[in-house]
Amino acid sequence: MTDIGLTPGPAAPSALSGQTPVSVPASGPAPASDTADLKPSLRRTWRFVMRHWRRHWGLVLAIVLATTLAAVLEIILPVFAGKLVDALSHTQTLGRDAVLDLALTALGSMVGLGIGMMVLRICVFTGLTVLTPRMMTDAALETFRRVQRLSTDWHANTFVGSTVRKIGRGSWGFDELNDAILLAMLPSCAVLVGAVVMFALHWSLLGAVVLAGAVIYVTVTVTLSLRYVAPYATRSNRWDSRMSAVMADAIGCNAVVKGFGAEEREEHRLERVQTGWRRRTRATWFRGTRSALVQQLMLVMLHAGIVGLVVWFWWQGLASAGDLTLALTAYGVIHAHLSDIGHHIRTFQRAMNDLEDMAVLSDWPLEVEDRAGAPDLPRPRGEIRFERVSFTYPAQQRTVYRDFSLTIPAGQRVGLVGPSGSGKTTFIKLVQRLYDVQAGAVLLDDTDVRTVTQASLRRQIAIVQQEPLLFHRSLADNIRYARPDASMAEVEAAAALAHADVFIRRLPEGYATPVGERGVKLSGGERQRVALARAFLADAPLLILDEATSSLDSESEAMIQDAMERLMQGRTTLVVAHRLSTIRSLDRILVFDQGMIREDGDHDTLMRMSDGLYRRLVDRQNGGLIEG
Ligand SMILES: Nc1ncnc2c1ncn2[C@@H]1O[C@H](COP(=O)(O)OP(=O)(O)OP(=O)(O)O)[C@@H](O)[C@H]1O
Repeated sequence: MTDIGLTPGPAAPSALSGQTPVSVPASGPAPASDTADLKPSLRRTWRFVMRHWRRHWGLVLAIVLATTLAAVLEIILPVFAGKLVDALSHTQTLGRDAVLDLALTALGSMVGLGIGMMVLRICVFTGLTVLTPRMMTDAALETFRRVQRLSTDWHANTFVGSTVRKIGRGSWGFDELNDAILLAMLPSCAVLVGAVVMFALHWSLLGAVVLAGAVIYVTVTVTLSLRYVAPYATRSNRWDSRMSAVMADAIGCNAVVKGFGAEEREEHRLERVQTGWRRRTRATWFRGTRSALVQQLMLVMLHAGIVGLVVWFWWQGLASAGDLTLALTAYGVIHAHLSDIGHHIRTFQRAMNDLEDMAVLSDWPLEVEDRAGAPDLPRPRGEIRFERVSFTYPAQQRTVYRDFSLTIPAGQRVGLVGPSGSGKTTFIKLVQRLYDVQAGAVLLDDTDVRTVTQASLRRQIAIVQQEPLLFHRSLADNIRYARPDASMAEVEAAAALAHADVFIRRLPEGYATPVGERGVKLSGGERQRVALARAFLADAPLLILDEATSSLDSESEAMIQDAMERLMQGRTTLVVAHRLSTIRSLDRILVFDQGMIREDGDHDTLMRMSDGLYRRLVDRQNGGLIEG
């Protein structure tokens, strides 16, 4: 497989909520599948499909019954065609009136059966038009629900575009699968079984030939589809997801691409993936064509066998002209179904390939899960306690915290400082329970964060991220995200407290202004103020401020500083500080170093420690930025 370096690098540890910073992924190591430890398999996909069918079992059963009944009628039809021919060939022995009676009865029965089949098929189609869209949306919603709750690491390591593509392709997979199984394979199987029984009742030898022919044909077709074509289709799908990922990545980072004039580079990158996709898709299609040829060959042999046998029976005086008609008409029906079975098995196999990534996503372990029956966390006073915590990131060797204990009293405003990689962001992630600790406990007031629901825990924590992410929605909706039931007056009041109303009112559409994807239409300072307004509206007892590293103009900075001071009042606050000047006035400063608290005190106390780390950091501070 060509190495085109599509895998994003290791999880980016900087953002508090675990959001991957927007960046152009570097070319590098071979693409590791984001589903590396949870492989797609036929069994997993089938279990996933059955789970969704079971949810609508009544409707599925009705469709199965109607389809089977229609197939039974279809195979009875040739019996009356044979009776009609037999009646017409006995004109001289039975007399014209009796023949007419028999012929009309046979014809009437054929018309009746035809109408019955039509009505049943309409019922099947109506059932499917209700069932399939419901299954498609249910499955997409279920997978979306799962993906939203997957770990921060999973999100950091996965391309958004490819995940969206997998969900979309999977839900259309249900459309193909329902058509292939309920509308096609099931009636074909019913017709085949019916035909074997019918032939066996007339001539047991012919029944045996049809049975053997059908079994060989279906076995070879299924084997070819699932073993010869499907593995290639899986590879082709993987490259299809990569194409979406590459496009989404480049379009999402368009500002960076433009900034470096790298449009052509991104186009070449897409072309390289397209070449990989083309190669695999061509191989899949070639294999599909070859297996279709084998199927056609088997059908020709079966046809020759059946017709030859019936002609031989007729030659021996064992079959009438009507029997011959019955056999030939029935073969026509079987032939249509058998040649369609090949096509339907290929559709089935394609649908299963389309569904397999979705099945993997919906089975992916959550890592951090709510305990069964976990209650909501009531509003805490705001004490944070780490009790002998040990923590290592999943699949990492290096331990971040070992036997780490710390208490932050309710209402205290605390600055977290320390060199890059010293454990500040991890501390905050553990408070939010984005990861579970391996030993010890993280407590809010006296409640272990693992014993309450994650959603209720995180509702008690307001966060202003380093690079606030905004939804591609209006400013009002973005602020209201903290409390969806807030009135417009409350939204405006929060914006005023955050000094955001100043710029919002100047916009032609005011609070209704859409902010662009991830808030690109706003400046960094404006995005910060919208995020602060969101935090004011959330009114949570715990506050986390991840200070922006990018420098803002002094007016913006003063406004943000003022808003932050106000926001901190009466809340336990953790400030991840990148600029030491902003944390001088906090109640307490914790200096992290290699997963330990090296120094603990207010600014003046720490500055008095002549060889202290904090003091060294302050001394090294050039232009206001801490160097890591
Ligand atoms: N998602 C992750 N997976 C694996 N290791 C991680 C992850 N996030 C952080 N780490 C590692 O854990 C250690 C502590 O990282 P952390 O992000 O807490 O540091 P930090 O003090 O916040 O650094 P910075 O100031 O650069 O943001 C580092 O060695 C880092 O490489």
